[in-house]
Amino acid sequence: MTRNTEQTPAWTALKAHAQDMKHVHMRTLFDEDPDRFGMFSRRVGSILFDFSKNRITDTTMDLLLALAKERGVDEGIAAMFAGERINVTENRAVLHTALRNRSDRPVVLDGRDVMVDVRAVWEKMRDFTQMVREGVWTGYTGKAITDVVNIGIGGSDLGPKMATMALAHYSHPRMRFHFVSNVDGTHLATTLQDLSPETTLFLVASKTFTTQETMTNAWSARNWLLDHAGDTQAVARHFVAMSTNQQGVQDFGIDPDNMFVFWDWVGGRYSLWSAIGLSIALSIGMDGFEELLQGAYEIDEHFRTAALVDNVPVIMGLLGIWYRNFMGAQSQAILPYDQYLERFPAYLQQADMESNGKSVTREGERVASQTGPILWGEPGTNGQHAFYQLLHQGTTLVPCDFLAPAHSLHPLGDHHEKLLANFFAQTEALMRGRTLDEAKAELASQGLSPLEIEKLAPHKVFPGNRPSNSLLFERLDPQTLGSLIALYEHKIFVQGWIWGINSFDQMGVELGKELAGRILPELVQDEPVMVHDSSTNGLINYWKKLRRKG
Ligand SMILES: O=P(O)(O)OC[C@H]1O[C@](O)(CO)[C@@H](O)[C@@H]1O
Repeated sequence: MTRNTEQTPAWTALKAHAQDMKHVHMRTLFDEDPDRFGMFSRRVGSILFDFSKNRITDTTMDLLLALAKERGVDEGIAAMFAGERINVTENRAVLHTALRNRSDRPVVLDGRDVMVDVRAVWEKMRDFTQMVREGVWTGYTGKAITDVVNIGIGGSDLGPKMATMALAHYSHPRMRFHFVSNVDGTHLATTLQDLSPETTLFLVASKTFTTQETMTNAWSARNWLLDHAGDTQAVARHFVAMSTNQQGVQDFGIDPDNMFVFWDWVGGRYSLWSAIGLSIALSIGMDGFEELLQGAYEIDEHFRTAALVDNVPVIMGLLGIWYRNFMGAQSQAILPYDQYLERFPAYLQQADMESNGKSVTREGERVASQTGPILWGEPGTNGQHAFYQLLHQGTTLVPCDFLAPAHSLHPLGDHHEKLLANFFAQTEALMRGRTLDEAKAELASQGLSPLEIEKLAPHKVFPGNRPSNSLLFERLDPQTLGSLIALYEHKIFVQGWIWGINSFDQMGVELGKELAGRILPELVQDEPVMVHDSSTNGLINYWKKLRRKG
């Protein structure tokens, strides 16, 4: 593998090809090739992936696939699944795929099959979730649990929260699920205000068990419980932990029996498959959780074995690179046409931006190309009435991923047909656009005068040629959700590997944490703070004045 992506022949060829493609409109590509959809779509499990509405030709795909080969994507995939320490800065293996390995294949790390430990945790999760769901596990007054509060942040919150919301249709009828992440006391206080300590179960989710926000919320939740229960014995009935830090959990006072372990080879943002997914398993049951794992496993198998040309996460990753590095796109929109996937864009924000928001290569050199895009999005059709104006007529190129189920979980009149009509229409409108002549013809058909037509027509022009992928699946069930998440995880892997960065550390979140740690003691002193720059000093001292005023 050559050292830098930009030095590969494929990269150079793609740069030249991008110049040619700037003058090509997707309309023409569709008009010229009636089988474009057949050529540029793939099926994986129950998911249809249509990437025909991209600014690509056979040549584009050939060059992108050549780039993947030159950058050793095949070898990278094999290295990850084999447990090589590809998280080079932390010297760790990256084995979230082992957490959903539904085969008998061992996954050996340091001479030990990690599947032995993984299966033991599955068993423990099954026993525990069964007891809670059946009301056998009770609170300190003997009542069944009605409310589960997951306390965690980042990967210990976003994944479980997104999945629990996405699969709420399959949730246990007695239990409600809450997620507290923000250290802003409002989050915990407003969550607890409607809950009864007698029937509330707290899940403290933290890989490190040192994260300030999570530990602060967990201690406050513990105090809330003890204010009502009076006796520390109650903690064992109401607190469980999911962590890699046994000592930290013990120091907090959580019964070791109530601890669900995972391992340092599970990255925080890849941890919903581990014990961190306990809230999901409590909500949909362990069978449902295993279906989620199964869906991800099927994508893992596809990713591991499919030829690059048919490999959906590889294609997704390459298309992202095409726009980011050769077409100047800075962001990527995720647009689920499924209300249950409301938090999917927020979840992917961490997955993608914490993984690939890097500017140094694995070898420690400054990258020469752009890396991870800004991810954002909202469910359709809400987004259509908010930011799609910019997608259609703005000056910025935003590649979009559209996701939708064929069947609604709540069939209601013709709602679903209307939802999907919008889904299909948006991808078509983005691709085709509307020419000046078409705009004029339409205005003329509305009876406008030639003068009015001249004035209005430019505003009615849609440039089109705006790329989108469509992911159409049967229905949103645990297995499909597992597959969708895994597709994106592997897309992120492919991009990080090609850019030559380490997608599995997150050192960019450290500096702010360190400075907050230094500032916290300064906030309790009365005297003005002078040790920072004038802005930071000014803000802190102004806040102190406001605090004194009360
Ligand atoms: O699970 P922990 O250790 O509390 O960490 C929470 C989150 O903090 C981060 O380390 C940084 O935001 C994430 O990667 C992680 O998901």
